[in-house]
Amino acid sequence: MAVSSAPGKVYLFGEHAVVYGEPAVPCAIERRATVEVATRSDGRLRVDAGDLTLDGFTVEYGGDGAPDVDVPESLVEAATGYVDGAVEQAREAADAPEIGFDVAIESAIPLGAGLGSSAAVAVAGIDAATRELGVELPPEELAERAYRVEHGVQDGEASRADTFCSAMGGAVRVEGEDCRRLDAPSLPFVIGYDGGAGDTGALVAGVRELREEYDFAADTVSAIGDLVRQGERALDENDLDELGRLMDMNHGLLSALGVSARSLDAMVWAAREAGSRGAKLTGAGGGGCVVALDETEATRTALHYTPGCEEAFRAELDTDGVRQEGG
Ligand SMILES: Nc1ncnc2c1ncn2[C@@H]1O[C@H](COP(=O)(O)OP(=O)(O)OP(=O)(O)O)[C@@H](O)[C@H]1O
Ligand SMILES: C[C@@](O)(CCO)CC(=O)[O-]
Ligand SMILES: [Mg+2]
Repeated sequence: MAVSSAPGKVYLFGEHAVVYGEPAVPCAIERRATVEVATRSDGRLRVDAGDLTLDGFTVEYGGDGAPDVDVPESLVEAATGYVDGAVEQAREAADAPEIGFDVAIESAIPLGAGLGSSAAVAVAGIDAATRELGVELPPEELAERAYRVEHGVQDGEASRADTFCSAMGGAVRVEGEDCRRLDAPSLPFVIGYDGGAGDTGALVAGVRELREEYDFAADTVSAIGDLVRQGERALDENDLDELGRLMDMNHGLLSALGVSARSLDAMVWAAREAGSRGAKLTGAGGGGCVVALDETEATRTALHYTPGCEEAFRAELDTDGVRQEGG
């Protein structure tokens, strides 16, 4: 048996635009997905994922075909795509195409909420499954393989940002294939969560359509890239006021691209009115989480009383990426 964990993330800047080659700066946070893997000789895959929206289910499939669960197959496929992809990558990396696995996932990262649960599950899953097969992959290769998983599930449109950040930990900068760690200070992140989720694939597809239809939507994507470059300078100087201002603008540009939601806007405004340096949605959007910068308790308290905000919490930068758990 092998157990690995990997962190979720917030985007300081640059989600969505990063899919089109602009830079982005995601930061790993101390909320992890933990994946436990054991091989089985019958070639089947058994996934125990209590957090999935199918209200906690166990599904066993492979070899002879259909999953033996009592829900529509399409739902199961959508929910298990990242785990399937991770298992496929591990089989390939270890040159063990026929091997079966028991997989159990426990995660403190809400699903589909912009905190990178999919990347964390893919990275930790590939690490645990390859180690179980006696193969130790460097974090850069885990990131690349997990990226292929996201790319597959998100219909060929994904960046390396979430997976690189989850594998390496800390703050990172991703621009196309150029992925590197940043020497960033720990920032006072406060997260507001509306209890909901967005469909990453559909939201990414929506931005692509806008970009194709309107030149000014393509310009908006480039403007996010300019904003990120400006943000990197603010990060170098540890200028929290400037970082906050740029986060506010980043949220506006994401809103223009149609990926915000009423609940996200409400939480962003609550954070701003409480005196945070700035606030924006994080990740794919459509519902889920906002991230604000505030070293005081004011934003968390204000979010706590904001209708539509289910949970507000502080998130510490996690300097650890993927890691082995247990003995
Ligand atoms: N605890 C878990 N157990 C099993 N699968 C999970 C778990 N957490 C996430 N996943 C997989 O990841 C999917 C959610 O990924 P999605 O990319 O839509 O959202 P996210 O990664 O949480 O947010 P974002 O990509 O915006 O940061 C789930 O549908 C499921 O397939
Ligand atoms: C929306 C997006 O930019 C981030 C999702 O967390 C998609 C991606 O980078 O693959
Ligand atoms: Mg994701």
